[in-house]
Amino acid sequence: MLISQSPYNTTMQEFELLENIFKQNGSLPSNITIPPGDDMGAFTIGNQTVLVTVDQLADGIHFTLETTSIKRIARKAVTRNLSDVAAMGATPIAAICAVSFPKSLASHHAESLLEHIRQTGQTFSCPVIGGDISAWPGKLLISITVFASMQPQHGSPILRSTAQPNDALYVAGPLGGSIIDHNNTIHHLDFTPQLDLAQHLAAEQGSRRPSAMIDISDGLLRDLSHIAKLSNLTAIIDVPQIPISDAALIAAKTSTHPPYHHALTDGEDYQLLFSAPLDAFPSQQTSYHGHTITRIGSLVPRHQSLIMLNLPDGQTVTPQYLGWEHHS
Ligand SMILES: Nc1ncnc2c1ncn2[C@@H]1O[C@H](COP(=O)(O)OP(=O)(O)OP(=O)(O)O)[C@@H](O)[C@H]1O
Ligand SMILES: Cc1ncc(C[n+]2csc(CCOP(=O)(O)O)c2C)c(N)n1
Ligand SMILES: [Mg+2]
Repeated sequence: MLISQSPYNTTMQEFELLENIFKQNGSLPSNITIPPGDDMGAFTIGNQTVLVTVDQLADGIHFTLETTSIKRIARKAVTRNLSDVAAMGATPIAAICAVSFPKSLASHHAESLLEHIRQTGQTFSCPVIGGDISAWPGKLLISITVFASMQPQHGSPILRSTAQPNDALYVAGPLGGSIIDHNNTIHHLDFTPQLDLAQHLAAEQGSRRPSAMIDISDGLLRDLSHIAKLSNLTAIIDVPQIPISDAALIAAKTSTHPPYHHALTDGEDYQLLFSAPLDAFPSQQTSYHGHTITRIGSLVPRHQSLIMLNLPDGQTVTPQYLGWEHHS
């Protein structure tokens, strides 16, 4: 349930490790314009800004090699990086791809993986320009780095730290059940990164330009907590307004959780979550360049909790379990 403890509270957690890294942000050189903590880092060369992100894809964590086609694995390795590019309102430039193949993997599978990575990059105008290949005793591990930039008409990168008090919160697609196979689609493998939507939003000149944005990889609540914390605000979510995917309804049938729990915490939705003034999208749902933007809550000046949930039964609670967290 939402108010139960995370199962991962006995070992060093991902976010404790990252906090130590973020403490050093203040000592970075002045050409680093986005330090660790956002969906992409950035630096300047002359008057150009270059954004960079890297993501790993590991057998057993992000996919199961035994049950997943090589094509799907290759696609996800690229698209999950492109979701981080979308989160900044940026445009991809090129990718670098490093793969550690299990020694036991047949060479035609290795060849096919590299070819599908190349093709996916091409599909999203993000050509693979280099990489590294090794064979090792471990499981399949893919690491892709993507470079991006802001189109001049899209302004500066959209950060996690710049949401404003009294902004509304919006999400751009249904959430939950990303691991469920529904109508031959498994969302965490087959999603389309929301690059086009992000670029429309970044191009807005008025209140519709997001004040902050993130892509939902670790769960709505976990990723929202980054915006709230970095913007020094408290987020209030109206749970009955959360758009729940069909896959989340299916997931809830075999779990002990209600569908909204899946929508709030499952992760790998790769939908954009952003803040903007209330009048940016004044209806509960707004059709926008082929996407449905749903208003799910608001941000208020910071009080004790980072996130408050208005539950369907009228209770207001502070969630304890926010979503996915790697632990060592
Ligand atoms: N080893 C590291 N050194 C420096 N910064 C790191 C390291 N590992 C992660 N980070 C940074 O910490 C932040 C982690 O935030 P978060 O996990 O939300 O990132 P993300 O890449 O958007 O998410 P995901 O990994 O789920 O795709 C990012 O800014 C990331 O670049
Ligand atoms: C085999 C298998 N087990 C579990 C999951 C679910 N899952 C894996 S990583 C992650 C969060 C994002 O990862 P990261 O923080 O590394 O970006 C989630 C929700 C999956 N897709 N496949
Ligand atoms: Mg991200």
